[in-house]
Amino acid sequence: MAYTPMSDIGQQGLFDITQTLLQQPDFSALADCLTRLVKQGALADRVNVLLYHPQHRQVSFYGRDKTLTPDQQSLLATGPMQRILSRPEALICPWREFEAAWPQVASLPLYTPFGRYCLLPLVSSGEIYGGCEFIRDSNKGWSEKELERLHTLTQVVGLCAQQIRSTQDIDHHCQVLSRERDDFRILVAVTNAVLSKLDLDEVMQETAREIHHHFAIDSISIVVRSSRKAWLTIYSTHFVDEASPIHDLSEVPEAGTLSEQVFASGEMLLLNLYPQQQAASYERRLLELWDNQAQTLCLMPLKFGDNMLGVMKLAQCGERGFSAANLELLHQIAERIAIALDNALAWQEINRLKESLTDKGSWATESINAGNPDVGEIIGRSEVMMDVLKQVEIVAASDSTVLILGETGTGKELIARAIHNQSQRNRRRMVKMNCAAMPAGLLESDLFGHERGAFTGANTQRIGRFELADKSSLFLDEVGDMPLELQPKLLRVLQEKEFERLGSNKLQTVDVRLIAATNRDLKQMVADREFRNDLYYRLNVFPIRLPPLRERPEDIPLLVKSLTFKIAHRLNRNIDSIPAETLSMLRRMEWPGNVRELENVIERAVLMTRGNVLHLSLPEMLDTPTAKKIAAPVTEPREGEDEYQLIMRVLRETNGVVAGPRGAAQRLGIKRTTLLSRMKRLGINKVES
Ligand SMILES: Nc1ncnc2c1ncn2[C@@H]1O[C@H](COP(=O)(O)OP(=O)(O)OP(=O)(O)O)[C@@H](O)[C@H]1O
Repeated sequence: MAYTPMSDIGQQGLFDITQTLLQQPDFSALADCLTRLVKQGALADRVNVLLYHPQHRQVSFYGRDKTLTPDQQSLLATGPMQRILSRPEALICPWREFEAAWPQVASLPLYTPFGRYCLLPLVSSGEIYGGCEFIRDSNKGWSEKELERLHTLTQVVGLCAQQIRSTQDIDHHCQVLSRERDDFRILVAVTNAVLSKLDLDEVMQETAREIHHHFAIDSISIVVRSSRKAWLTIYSTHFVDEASPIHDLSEVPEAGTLSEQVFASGEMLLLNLYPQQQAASYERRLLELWDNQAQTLCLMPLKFGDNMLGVMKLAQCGERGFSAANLELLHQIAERIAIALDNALAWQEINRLKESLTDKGSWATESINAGNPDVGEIIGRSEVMMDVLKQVEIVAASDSTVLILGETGTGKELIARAIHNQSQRNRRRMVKMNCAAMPAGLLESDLFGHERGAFTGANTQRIGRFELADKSSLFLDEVGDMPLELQPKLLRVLQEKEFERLGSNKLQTVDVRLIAATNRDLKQMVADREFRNDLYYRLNVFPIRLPPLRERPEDIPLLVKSLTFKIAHRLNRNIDSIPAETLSMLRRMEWPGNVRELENVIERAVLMTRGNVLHLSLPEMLDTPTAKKIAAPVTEPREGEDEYQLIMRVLRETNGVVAGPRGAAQRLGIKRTTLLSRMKRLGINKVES
């Protein structure tokens, strides 16, 4: 563009110059343009624009050397600028005077020796905010007219500077606002992810997506302590390919990792990772993923209250994501993730407690044994029972798998509980599972858990009983009813202590002590290929056989007394004595349903009793369902009759009735649920009478 020479400046010329200067987008461009104008008009050889910042007492310099260090900017504020601030008149001097007055300023590389110097103030609303330096290489001074033009030019520059400053202010505010809006957006997105999900894996994937989107960080991981001691679980998302990020779930030993340092210090860690550096396995993976490019890593503690719950690990090639402003925002994100983590962990714990409460409910019985509190309500002083209790004591101290064998109602569950209570694991609740009470299809997910979407209807993730029983004991009742196809998985968890949830290929490691029980002849089942022989041997490490009541009649009076007391108390009755002949009558009976059956008879008697003495008359009892059982003992298989034929015969005899006092389950001496599951297994669903 052709400028009007400054020497012939008239009204039109001033208008053109003003318009040209006003078009300059920033101070550097303004200084360049001004330099060209004054050079053309031979008014000066160099021009600098100075802007004063009172809050920092610094001067920004726009001229030949555009970048100054903060120290140089402060120094510049002590030079001619200071003088003009106190006395807003033109400052004109030769180099000699300039150097003598401000030797340090004169030594700045901006000021090579010159002939003449003129500084004019930039004023707005009566306030000086900078100045224009005009420098002549020659010693020639400025005429009156020339000085007038320099003043006019400085006023125009003042206008332009105002305009640039307000545009820059607006830009700056817009930037601040749009950054605040973006920051707010990501905080809302992360908060939403955190609030809407309880599953840790899902929370992590969603937050990783938001963090990557906002900060362009390449790898985002959350590290938490694993249930395995001294191991870490890492949920990672690597955005190597934008369209399909890699989600990793890994377990690594904690020792020697960077996360270990953050767990210990609770402080953020920011560092560079180079390919030649010795790195822990997670960091090695990062280097591999990005072709051995150096990485910047940022590890932030995830704290909730005083609890260190985990570490957020961010990695990227280069340092662009980790500016001070970004770190501040990432810190706020970490706080939200810590809440999610706390929620997810609490949710897992609640689930565990809920399950164990269910178990507790079914265990709630009155302890009436004044003896060993660990054997609780187990009554029996017969030699055979004392022998059983001795075995319980021996095996409880170990972690061995125990197999409790015995007819229905002999107290297998009580023995299992006594083993658990006397073991090192008794600080946690024993978890219970009846293999016969659950359809085969659901048994697997109940035992091993499942992921969301593992099968139709699996709307949420579920933790299985093996996980719930971690560091505790799992009581598997009716283990003989475990479907053959599930037996290898049970065997594996017993041997390797690991399994996968349904729908997941992530290995779960558990420390569970198994106590199994059955009233079936497992050995025979192995021979009949109904039970895997490897599983049988694995379960049969320490078998305990519970004798039926008919083999220990001496326990009956004690049991009758205790049960009467317990039941009377529960039913709010006051019974304080039992006739001797009642005790001896009960002692003489067979009790095919064992203690459970005796318990039922006593309950009936307590209900019939009016007064303080237990009233139990045989004729009345014979009218009761229990008496029917006594009268008609458990149906035994006929010679050559297999299980299928036996159940079919009994079902026919009971006209297809399964439950209740006249039902087939009662006749067979097994629980209704057990019979139903056996019928299902054998394909019996309809019986013609
Ligand atoms: N020795 C005992 N002392 C006191 N109560 C007992 C004893 N043995 C069993 N019982 C009671 O008898 C009932 C049945 O016991 P339990 O459920 O433990 O038997 P089980 O052998 O596991 O039966 P099933 O094989 O049918 O599951 C329970 O109410 C239990 O409290």
